[in-house]
Amino acid sequence: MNSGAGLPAVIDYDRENNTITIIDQTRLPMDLVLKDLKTIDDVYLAIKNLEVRGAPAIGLVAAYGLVLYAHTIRTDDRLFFWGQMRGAATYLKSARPTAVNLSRDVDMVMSAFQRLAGAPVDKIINDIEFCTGLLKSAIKAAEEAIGRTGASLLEDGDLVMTHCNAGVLATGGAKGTALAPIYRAREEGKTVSVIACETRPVLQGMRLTAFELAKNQVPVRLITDSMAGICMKTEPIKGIFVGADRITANGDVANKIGTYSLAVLAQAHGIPFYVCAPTSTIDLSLETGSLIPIEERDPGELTQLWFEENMQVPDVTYYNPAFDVTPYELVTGGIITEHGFWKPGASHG
Ligand SMILES: CSC[C@H]1O[C@H](OP(=O)(O)O)[C@H](O)[C@@H]1O
Repeated sequence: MNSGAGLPAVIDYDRENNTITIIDQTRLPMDLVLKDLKTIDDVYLAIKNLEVRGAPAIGLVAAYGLVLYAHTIRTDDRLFFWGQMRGAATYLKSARPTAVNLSRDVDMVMSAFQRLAGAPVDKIINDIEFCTGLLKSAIKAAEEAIGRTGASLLEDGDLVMTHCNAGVLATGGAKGTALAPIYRAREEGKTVSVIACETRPVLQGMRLTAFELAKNQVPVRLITDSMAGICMKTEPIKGIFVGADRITANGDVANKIGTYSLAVLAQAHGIPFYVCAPTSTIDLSLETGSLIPIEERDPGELTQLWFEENMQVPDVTYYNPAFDVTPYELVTGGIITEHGFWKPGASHG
């Protein structure tokens, strides 16, 4: 099955073989590899290791993971079944803490179980499989709506910037969230070009967004994260579009590291900063962003380069200025020289 964005389905569940198939995103952009997940451990590790990633996508794959696991529990003893399922739900939720979709989608499937407590085990499984399938439909419906709203902000020929990957690869749907406006704009006959920030250290922008957009014939230029400022200063950027992993009651947004820096730069340059996310990413149980659990990942991601070989992708343009210019008004107190602070207009001897 295709995702609708020139890619195979990012996540697919085969009931007959009780297998989840994902695109292994750690292999992109070098290789498009489909990977089968056959056990609850496979699902946990796929989420933990970013083989599947993106807030809606990890929620969806975990929900399918519970269906897959439920089929492996050979029992008619509902109490035993429940105990095993609760353990699986807790296990999957522990894979990554920040994206609220993971815990929310797992809890949604478990609450479907609760409603069916008195039913035979195989009926329970059929019904949670059905409601998990609804999850994918809900993601696609949200993407379409987000795309329409976002595209209404865009005109033909606009240039936008994005960070990390909040496209199809991040949702398991058909348009993604932050990229949905760009895909929708194209459906409306408006060509929007994209500047994609590489997004160190895991490089979702370089490896996934540039790849996904180029595969969909969307003009995309890759930059390093440190180039975002000079691009905002010198390019006619209409807006910055990012996704979200968790949004709290006061509107604070947790998203990929570097998003906050872009927001500060965008404000400094008077560029609109748009966050695109389904309401399932809004967590009203947390008052402010300071309460969001922030995932700490292996420092090896900082020091271990993802690939030795070149990750250049056809149809992506690259911008690689070696320097940028900081205006004096942002420099504190003047230039510290061997003669103390030097300020413009003063002699420097
Ligand atoms: C619509 S996906 C939201 C969000 O998830 C990504 O994080 P990760 O690649 O670590 O799963 C990124 O923050 C996206 O913006």
